[in-house]
Amino acid sequence: MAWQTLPTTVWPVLPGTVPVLRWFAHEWQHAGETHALAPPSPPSWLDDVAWDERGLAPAIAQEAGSKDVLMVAWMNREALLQTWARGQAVYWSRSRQRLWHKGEESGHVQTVQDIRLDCDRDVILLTVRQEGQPSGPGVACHTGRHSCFFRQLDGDGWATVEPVLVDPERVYK
Ligand SMILES: N=c1c2ncn([C@@H]3O[C@H](COP(=O)(O)OP(=O)(O)OP(=O)(O)O)[C@@H](O)[C@H]3O)c2ncn1[C@@H]1O[C@H](COP(=O)(O)O)[C@@H](O)[C@H]1O
Ligand SMILES: [Mg+2]
Ligand SMILES: [Zn+2]
Repeated sequence: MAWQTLPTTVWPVLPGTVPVLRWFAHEWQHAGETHALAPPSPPSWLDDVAWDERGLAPAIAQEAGSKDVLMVAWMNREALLQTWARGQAVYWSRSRQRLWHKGEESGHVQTVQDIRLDCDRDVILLTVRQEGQPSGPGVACHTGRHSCFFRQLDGDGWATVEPVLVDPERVYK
């Protein structure tokens, strides 16, 4: 039945439905706000990590594809949660004592493809895509190199075996 053909006796009822709909919309919105304000409980898998006495665990960033080990940094619960939630590596900086979204200054972010925990649950392994150059290998290290592991023990000393790809002066203040 088209609305134009509704019996006239129904018409007085119709305006009443508007406040009801408004009330419903308000409650709906309010319910949404309430839900958003309630602190969500942290995922239980955070408790499965064997955090050290400082609440930290080392995190290795390994490049997808090449399998190169790019860097090792630290995570706390919040860093791991944010890494998982945003899909980009977030570490805990020990010297700055704050969360560190890798690439926040340089733009050299790490897109996370996989997160693993080792056998005794105290080391985190990230598989990442490393940003850093428009083309060619990514730049994980703040010296402008692909990897932080650019020193190789060579006889009686440490030889630098990886080139600087990006001038650190250009990407770091
Ligand atoms: N960018 C890096 C960076 N990239 C890789 N790494 C490695 O990650 C480790 C971080 O673990 P730490 O707990 O030692 O970190 P930290 O002591 O807070 O950092 P530093 O005091 O050593 O800079 C370092 O020891 C390095 O081997 C870096 N460590 C520090 N930085 C600094 O982080 C800042 C932001 O850099 P972007 O995230 O690239 O923008 C800059 O000031 C950088 O100098
Ligand atoms: Mg350091
Ligand atoms: Zn480095």
